[in-house]
Order: sequence, then C-alpha cells, then structure tokens
Amino acid sequence: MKTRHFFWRLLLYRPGLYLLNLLAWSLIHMAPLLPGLLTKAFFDHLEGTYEFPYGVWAIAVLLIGAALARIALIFGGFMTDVHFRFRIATLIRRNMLAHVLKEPGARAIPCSPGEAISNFRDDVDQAEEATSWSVDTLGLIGFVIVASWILISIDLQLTVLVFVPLILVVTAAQIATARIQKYRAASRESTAKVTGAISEMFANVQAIQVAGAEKRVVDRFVRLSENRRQSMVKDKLLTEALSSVFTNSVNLGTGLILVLASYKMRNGEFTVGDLSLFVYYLTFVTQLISNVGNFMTYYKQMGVSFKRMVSMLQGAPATLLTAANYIGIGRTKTKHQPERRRAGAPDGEQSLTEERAIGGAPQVEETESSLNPKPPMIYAPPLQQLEARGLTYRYPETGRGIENVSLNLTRGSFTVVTGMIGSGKTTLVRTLLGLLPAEAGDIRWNGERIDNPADFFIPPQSAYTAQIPRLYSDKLRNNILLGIEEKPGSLDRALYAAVMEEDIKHLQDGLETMVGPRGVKLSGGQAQRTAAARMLVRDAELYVFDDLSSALDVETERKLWERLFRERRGATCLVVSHRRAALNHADHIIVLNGGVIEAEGTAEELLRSSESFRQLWYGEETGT
Ligand SMILES: Nc1ncnc2c1ncn2[C@@H]1O[C@H](COP(=O)(O)OP(=O)(O)OP(=O)(O)O)[C@@H](O)[C@H]1O
Repeated sequence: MKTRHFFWRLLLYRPGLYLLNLLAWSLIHMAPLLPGLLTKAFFDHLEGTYEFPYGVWAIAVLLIGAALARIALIFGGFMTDVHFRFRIATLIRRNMLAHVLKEPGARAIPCSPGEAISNFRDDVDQAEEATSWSVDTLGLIGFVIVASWILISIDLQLTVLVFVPLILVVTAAQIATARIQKYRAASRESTAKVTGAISEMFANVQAIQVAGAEKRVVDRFVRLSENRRQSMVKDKLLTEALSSVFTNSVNLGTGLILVLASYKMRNGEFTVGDLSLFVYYLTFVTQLISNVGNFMTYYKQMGVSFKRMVSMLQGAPATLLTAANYIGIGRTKTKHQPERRRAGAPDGEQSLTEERAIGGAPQVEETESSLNPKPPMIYAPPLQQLEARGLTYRYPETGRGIENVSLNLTRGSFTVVTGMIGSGKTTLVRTLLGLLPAEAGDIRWNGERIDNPADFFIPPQSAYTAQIPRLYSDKLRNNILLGIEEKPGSLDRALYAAVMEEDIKHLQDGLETMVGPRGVKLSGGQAQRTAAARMLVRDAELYVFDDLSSALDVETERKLWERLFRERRGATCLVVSHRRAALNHADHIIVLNGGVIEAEGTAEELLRSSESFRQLWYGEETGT
C-alpha cells in the first residue's frame, strides 16, 4: 500500500464526518469573500463610483454580522475537526495495538519499547495532521477559485500577478519535499533512539550501577541526543526556510500588485474599492500558499510515519492500519461474532481453536462485551496426550533457535528439557506455547491439531512461568491474581505450592505489600516464586516452568516439586532445568544441543548414553 492509498483510506474511514469537516472548513475559508466584497462596496460608495442602497452604516452592520458568522463557523469547524482527528488517531492506534497483542508474545514489537511508544505517539499524530490539513487546503482552494473569478472579472493582469508567486512557491516546495522527507525520517529515527535509550536506562538502573557503567551510558545518551539535535536542526531549518519562501514570495507579489494598481488608478481603470478587494483577498491567498506548503510537508512526513507504522506490523498487510474496526467510543455494541477461523488451517481439518472441541459438542464459551470484543474462551477436554512434531523456529537476527524438535507429553508426566546455555530450551517452550511463531511443525492436543497455540495455551489448558518474571507496580496479591477472581483457599494453596508462605510472613504488609516497579522490592527468588504462584493459582492441565533454578536454592526447589506433585496429581509438567532436583523427578528428559535433540530418555539411560547429560549432571556438583 502506498502513502496515498493509506491517506485515502483514512479519509474514507468516516466519509460523512470528513465531508462535514470539509464543508465546515470550506465555509470558514470562503467566508472572507463576503467582507472583501463589502469592503470594496464601502470604498466605492465613499469614492462615489458605486451607490450602496442602504448606506454606509448598513455595510458596517453587515461586516460585523459576517465576522460573527465566521466565529460561529470556526467554532463548529473545531468541533468537526476534533471529532475527525480523534477517530482517525484512535483507529490507527487501536489497530496497531490490536496487532501487537495478537503477535506471538515474545516478538510482539519489532523494536525497543521506547521506539514503539514513539510510533504510537508521533507517527499517528503525523497522519492525523495530514488528514486534518487537507480540509483547510481544499477549503482555501474553494476560496481561491471564487476569488479568482471575481478578481479576473475586475482585472485579469493583476490577478495573474497574484498567482505567479503561488505557482513559483508550490513548484519550489515540490522540489524541496524529497529532502524534507529525508530529514524528517532521520529526525524521527534519532528521536526514537533517544526515547528508547531513556526507557532502557530507567529499566536497567541497577545493572548500570553494578557494572559501573554510568559514564559510558550517559556518554552514549549524549551521543544519541547530539545526533538528534543535528537531525532536528536540519529538519526544522529546511521546514522554516520553505515557510519563509512561501511568505516572502507572496509579499513580493503584493508589492507588484500595488505598483501596477497605482498606474491603473491614475488612468482611472481601477477604483479604491478594487484595490482594497485585491489586497484583502491576497492575505487569504497567502494563507493558501502556506497551507498548501504545510499540507505537502505533513503529507510527506506522513509517508515516513506510515513506513514506520507498517514496520510495527511485522509483515502483516498495511491495510490493517486502517481496517474499519469498532473502536469502542461513544456507542455500545451488543452482539459480537468473533472470527475464529485460523489462518493456515487446511480446509476440512478440524482444529481445537475453532468452534469445535473434542467430544463432538462445541465447548467454546462465547463471551460478549458491550465495549471490547473478546475472543471466546476455549475449554479443551482434559489433556491425555500433547504431541509436537518437527517444531522449528529460528530468530531472524541470528539464525539460531530450534530445528525439527519433537516431543510427546502424556497426562501426569514430568518432562524436563535440559541442555547447555543457549541450546534452545527457552525457544522450544516458547514455540510450543505460541509465544514465538513456529516456522514448521505441528502441535496436537489429544490428537487434535492446534492451529493457533498462542490462543490455546492459556488457562485452563496451560500455565507458564517465564525465565524472567514480569511483575507490576502493584500489591503482591494483585500480581499473583492478575485479575482473576480469588476462590476460597486458592491463593493460599498457590503460595504454599510455590514455597512462598514463609516469605509472606516476613513481608511488611504480607500479600498487600506493594512490590514496586517490576517487583524491585522483592528478592530475585521471591519475584520468581511470585511468578510461579501466579501460574499455580490458575488451574491448568499443563504447567510449563522455564528454569526456576536461577532463583531457587536446591532445598526450595526440591520442596516446590514435591508440593506440586502432592497438590496437583494428574497435572502434566514441562520443565526447563539442569538441576538434579528436577531431573530426579523426570519421567522423560530431552537433551538439547545447538537447537536439536541430542539425546532423550530417563536420567539413568542418559547417564549411560549422553556425554552432554553427564556434564550437566556432574556439573552441578563441581559447580561448572
Ligand atoms: N531474541 C533473540 N534474538 C536472536 N537470537 C536469540 C534470541 N534469543 C535467543 N537467541 C539465540 O537462540 C539460541 C537459543 O536460545 P535460548 O534462549 O532458547 O537458549 P536456552 O537454552 O534457553 O539458554 P539459557 O540456558 O541461557 O536460558 C541461542 O543461540 C541464542 O543466542
């Protein structure tokens, strides 16, 4: 999709509102035609070349009336403009956000959070500005057409002199816009880098301090800011230079008209009223010129912003940005039929993410919301067997990941994925759970294919604790519940299973303790176990733990597995670990190396057959 198609689709999003806005601003910009004619009548009346039937005072009254009418029109114009702008901006932001939320969790945005914020904020503003300025430009063009007709009927030669600067300026601006686009892209990019650096610095204060890297980080920030300063200065300088070209060429045109008019007036071909009309209209012609210039600049800048917004979609069609979705403002929606068919599902093949679940009868619960359409909850039948065949995912940046990995989990089993650092353990569980988009492979729940693992692998099917816990600046209780309803005893059971009961006693406000941004008030182990409790408070068929060992001592980890077995008999566990506490419990162990399965079996078998496994097993003793 090209920029012009994007622009056009934005205008057509709410065509009625856009036309109303266009009408309002056309009237606002064309309204000065009347005072111009009244001023001419006033001077001609005084000069005696024309007799106004109701006298000079009537002209004054009409002038005041015209001014008041224009004020009222401007008020109406602001209302329509605000409504239109707001809807456009909300549409794009909503569509981008909806797409980000649909992307596999681990690759939701293709850039740093700071850059993403800049896309959501500045780039959307740019699109809003361009659409909004288009109505002013069209309104002023309307004014110029009518004004030209009036002026030509008075004096063709002078009228041409009014428009020559206009043509020159528009041509100059056209030539300069390519460069504006380049400078604008550079300034946007450098702004995004500065925003990204700020967000990274705030997120990593502790890491920066312990590494003694304050000076280097600040130096880098200064470098980025300096780059930004330079690119912003270039951008602003060119924009302002163009703007001054617009204004001054029109001033020159005014001078020419005055000189020419004085000759014509001396010859009696031009009245004072004609002169006042020319000068009066010229002010608005000036406005059109700078308006066209502004619009062209905004339009070009929107082209840059459009590309950046498309990059947020990570390969999805650009039309998504302007897809006319319900944006949840103003009206309530009563009926919602969400689209549940997954891309990639071969025709005729049943899948668990569609409206049919195993067992014949549909087991999908429709949720209906008055504001936000939610996907239906999926209740799959209890897990008997989960199979993954040929799972492959490579990170585009490094080409590393996993290749052709298969696994088979039966109900109540405890499977451990182990391997050296960087062998692909996290990638495997993320790909299985749909947090990374599998390039190849097939996942089946009790033999039924799962087309969209990201929608499927959530409670009550599965729950997951990531290697790095993500906590919010809120109470500990809310961090664990994350919005679900607390059932009697459920929180206590989860805390006990996550071996957190002692920690809660020692925390100042127990479960009501505010954990601070990203959980900074908790120890690493507490944060990790909070994440485990968050997982365990959700009843699930399959529990996936990604490497708890970094935050748990051996004894705590042993307790955690024991409690989990006792409390949740029948639950199936997939655990990433290289700790004996987990390996000892395992029914089946998968050893990854370089993204592929190197060996698999029980601990006993692997101790005999796999050198890598022996290294991991004995490495714990030697601490290597
Ligand atoms: N976001 C990423 N972008 C690019 N490459 C990545 C990314 N994350 C991981 N990799 C690469 O993919 C490979 C597998 O990484 P992964 O995190 O799955 O390993 P792991 O076995 O879980 O490691 P660890 O034991 O350190 O957690 C590694 O070589 C790593 O360099």
